[in-house]
Amino acid sequence: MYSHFVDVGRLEMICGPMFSGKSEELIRRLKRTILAGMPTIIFTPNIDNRYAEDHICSHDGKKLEAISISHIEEILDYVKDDTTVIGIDEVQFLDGEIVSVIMKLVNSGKRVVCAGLDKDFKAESFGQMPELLALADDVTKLTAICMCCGRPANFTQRLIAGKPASYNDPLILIGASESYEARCRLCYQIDRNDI
Ligand SMILES: Nc1ncnc2c1ncn2[C@@H]1O[C@H](COP(=O)(O)OP(=O)(O)O)[C@@H](O)[C@H]1O
Ligand SMILES: Cc1cn([C@H]2C[C@H](O)[C@@H](COP(=O)(O)O)O2)c(=O)[nH]c1=O
Ligand SMILES: [Zn+2]
Repeated sequence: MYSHFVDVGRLEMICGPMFSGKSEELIRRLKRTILAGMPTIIFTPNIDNRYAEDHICSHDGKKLEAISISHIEEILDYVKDDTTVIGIDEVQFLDGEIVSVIMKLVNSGKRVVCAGLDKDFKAESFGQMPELLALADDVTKLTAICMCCGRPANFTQRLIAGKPASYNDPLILIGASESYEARCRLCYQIDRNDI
């Protein structure tokens, strides 16, 4: 007989550029687990405090209560034996033991749902996202709409005073439409003059 009813852990990754609907999709999945009465706990790195520290928020205002954390290990203090679903937004910002902490939760039977940027403004992979994407049971890769031509957008364009950011700019710059646009491969630009 198959053991279908044993709790098997699972890692779901939601990735894509800025404005592609990662937070909306994370909020949609977690609202459903909450409605189903599954003990659900949601985290957000406290580096991204654009909107509210105690919520995850989408660009068009959808939000859900969350715990703001500085280090990935803090998650283990909050997750209890009866917690079944763990959501993490902006997972690209968490470093250190992120992969081992997430896999520890998954291997103990939890459903972990993470949303994060797969690429940074330089169009390079972001933090430990490649490893999380490789280990995931399910990956949803979303596109936004290119703000220049309307094609599906896979890239995040950083704009400084309206001009493409330089390759040597710092990796982290918290912001939204004042500093970033979704762009397609054709319209994405990076200033490589000072490499
Ligand atoms: N270029 C764009 N393409 C698609 N949606 C956009 C764009 N710019 C703004 N939006 C808005 O952003 C919302 C998605 O926001 P959000 O879930 O926070 O995305 P992400 O977490 O991927 O940055 C969309 O529903 C739409 O209202
Ligand atoms: C591409 C890129 C983005 N960021 C920052 C900008 C925002 O604060 C977040 C992404 O938020 P979203 O929910 O995906 O819209 O990350 C950054 O610091 N560095 C980058 O290269
Ligand atoms: Zn384009």
